[in-house]
Amino acid sequence: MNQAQMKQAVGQAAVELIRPQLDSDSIVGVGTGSTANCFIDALAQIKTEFDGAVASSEATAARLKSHGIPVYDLNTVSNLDVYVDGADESDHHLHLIKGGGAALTREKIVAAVAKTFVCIADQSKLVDVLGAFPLPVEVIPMARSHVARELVKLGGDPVYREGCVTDNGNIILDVHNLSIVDPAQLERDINAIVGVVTNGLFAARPADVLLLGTPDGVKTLKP
Ligand SMILES: O=C[C@H](O)[C@H](O)[C@H](O)COP(=O)(O)O
Repeated sequence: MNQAQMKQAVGQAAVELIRPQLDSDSIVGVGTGSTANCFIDALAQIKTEFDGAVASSEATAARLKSHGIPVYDLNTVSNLDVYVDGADESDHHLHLIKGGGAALTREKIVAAVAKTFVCIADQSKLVDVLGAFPLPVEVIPMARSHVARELVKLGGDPVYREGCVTDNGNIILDVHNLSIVDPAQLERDINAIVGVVTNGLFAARPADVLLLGTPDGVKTLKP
């Protein structure tokens, strides 16, 4: 099984996992990225079994709508049972790095609202210590240099992601060379820098379950 097939397998597995709890009133939280796209395509096959979705990005909203799945504003939704999304890295506690596709802030908001967060990823994303993948930080544009200097003080090497504007109109700094031994503390420290919208660490709200694609099939990991 190659990487693309593993992504399809975890997308399908996520649909099978959540399907028993769906009914005609259910709204599904949907993430962003190539793995989340596999989930969307699988979810479309059962679109008559739930009401609609909340999207974590404009790209995801467009893909959901292209399948005929209604997309709701999060502010109109009082109850979100499940959120399904990919990740750039996961450790064995299901602390994540996300934001490789610049969707981290809306992803973190939808994840915060959902009762259950199902992460889907191929096995290349599972690591012992987070940080080999540069940590994305969404920043208000005028604060870019200030935030970069503060990130250096925290031990990282921030790099401006050229040409990237988030769905919220902000920029991304990718922080290299971090060895993240305390993800929850670093998530708090970076979010405390004035000008930071949020960072791509999901430690305060980790995933509840990780469906990991491997050549031997999909494995289920829990913290
Ligand atoms: O901003 C993007 C998201 O956090 C994605 O979930 C993450 O980058 C993983 O994307 P992919 O499934 O394409 O590797």
